[in-house]
Amino acid sequence: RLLTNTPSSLRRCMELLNPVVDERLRKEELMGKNWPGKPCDMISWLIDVSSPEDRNVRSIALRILVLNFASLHTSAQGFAHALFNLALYPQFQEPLREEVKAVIGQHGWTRESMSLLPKMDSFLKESQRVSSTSLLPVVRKAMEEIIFSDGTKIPSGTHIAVASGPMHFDSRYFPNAYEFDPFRFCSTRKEALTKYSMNLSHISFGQGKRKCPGQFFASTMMTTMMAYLVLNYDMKLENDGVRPPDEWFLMNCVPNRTAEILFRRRPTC
Ligand code: HEM
Repeated sequence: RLLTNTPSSLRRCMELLNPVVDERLRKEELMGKNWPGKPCDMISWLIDVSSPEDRNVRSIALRILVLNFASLHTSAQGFAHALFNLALYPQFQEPLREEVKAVIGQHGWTRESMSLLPKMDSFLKESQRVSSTSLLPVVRKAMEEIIFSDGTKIPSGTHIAVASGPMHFDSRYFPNAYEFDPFRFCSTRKEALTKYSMNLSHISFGQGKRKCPGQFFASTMMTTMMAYLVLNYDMKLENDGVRPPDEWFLMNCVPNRTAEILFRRRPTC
């Protein structure tokens, strides 16, 4: 089940996308590039940046599938890890709930609101730090010889990887690195943002030029789902205080797929 059949996935994706892409290309031909009512979404963006030979459903479908690959298991696994961590430390549910209640009460459920939750933001980052979905989030191949300032030589053609574990659990970068400190990234929103985006040692989304372009989408999505859950449920693990063991697939740390989390509906607030 882990290895899907690429050709049939592509065929299925093309079947689904064909009418949409066809219609958009037709409208563009009739009314020009910025036709009235043109949706502002990934499909339009991909069509816009395509060269003439790539303006077809196969090319668009291939790129949508690559994006699905980059975005789905990463977000799903990151969220499941966070949920296990929240159920493991139920004492942090109330402070998160208070924060969400205050912001939603004032601003409602908007995307803007989701960026006004420094505790939630910090909690999710801390969860990513201790439960990275990939041990080697940044992998590169040297296309030419590289010599670092200390003389370390990377021969052309060598594959190198940056390992998240040794950095995420190094107390020089994260004080008391082995402690789950959910609010370590959130003194103030501004400081939290700077600390996080400037902290080169937190590499769950990569770093530098190729850093994950979906990070803000992923963070907003995970924040929204977690905000909804803390507001509406109390959560705990099947066995109090025992985090279900992770499963490893190559360098990927997959949250346990059979463990259960107990949810108790909270009175409507
Ligand atoms: C929690 C969720 C996510 C995590 C942990 C994550 C992590 C990463 C990492 C580590 C990289 C490689 C960075 C590098 O090589 O330096 C990456 C690349 C990428 N991610 Fe994400 N990602 C997440 C969600 C998403 C989402 C939601 C999308 C799209 C909507 C996305 C799209 C991409 C793309 C297109 C790349 C390749 C960028 C490039 O090579 O220039 N990711 N991601």
